[in-house]
Amino acid sequence: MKKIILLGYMGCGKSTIAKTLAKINGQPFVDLDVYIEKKAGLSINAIFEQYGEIKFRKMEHEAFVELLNAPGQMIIGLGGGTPCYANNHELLKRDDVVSIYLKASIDTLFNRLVVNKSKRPLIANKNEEEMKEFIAVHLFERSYYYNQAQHKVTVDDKTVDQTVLDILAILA
Ligand SMILES: Nc1ncnc2c1ncn2[C@@H]1O[C@H](COP(=O)(O)OP(=O)(O)O)[C@@H](O)[C@H]1O
Ligand SMILES: O=C(O)C1=C[C@@H](OP(=O)(O)O)[C@@H](O)[C@H](O)C1
Ligand SMILES: [Mg+2]
Repeated sequence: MKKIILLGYMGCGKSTIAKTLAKINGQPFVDLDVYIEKKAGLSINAIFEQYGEIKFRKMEHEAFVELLNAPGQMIIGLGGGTPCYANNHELLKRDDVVSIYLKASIDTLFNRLVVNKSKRPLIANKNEEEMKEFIAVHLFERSYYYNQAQHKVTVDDKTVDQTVLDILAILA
């Protein structure tokens, strides 16, 4: 069985959807950020603060490769930036994975992130106006990498269960 990889911008629902999908299809689920935090013994915020983003991206790449090379089936929820560094986007095309881009509009992302930014160092210190502008530009810059996924599911105006059903249809 192929490993299932969920990707997309911060707030698109990777962690939430991966957890629910794992409950339904009974497969183990790993959130890449949580895996990195456990390995480092530090929160994502602390890693950014103490080591900086470049070091985080190296740790993220190593962790992603480790999980891909681990035996067995699993659902992996990536971090929002994972496909955009260290040629990680190439790994999304491997034959032994199914990669799915959870595509959300700027409005959806903004509405979810505005109440949920403290654990996300890239946006934690931005006010609402700055955040909207940042998401718009950043999503545009990152879209090239997200579009390397094998599949795409639009998540706007869908419940968690609806998105999970869309993913199950892809996997069927
Ligand atoms: N329909 C939905 N699907 C997924 N997440 C949703 C939905 N509606 C609200 N959310 C919320 O959006 C937030 C961001 O989700 P999260 O899974 O952390 O995203 P990511 O891991 O992609 O950054 C969470 O607080 C989640 O509860
Ligand atoms: O988009 C990014 O560069 C990041 C997204 C975060 O994950 P989520 O997308 O799960 O918030 C986390 O990996 C880190 O804060 C950097
Ligand atoms: Mg997440």
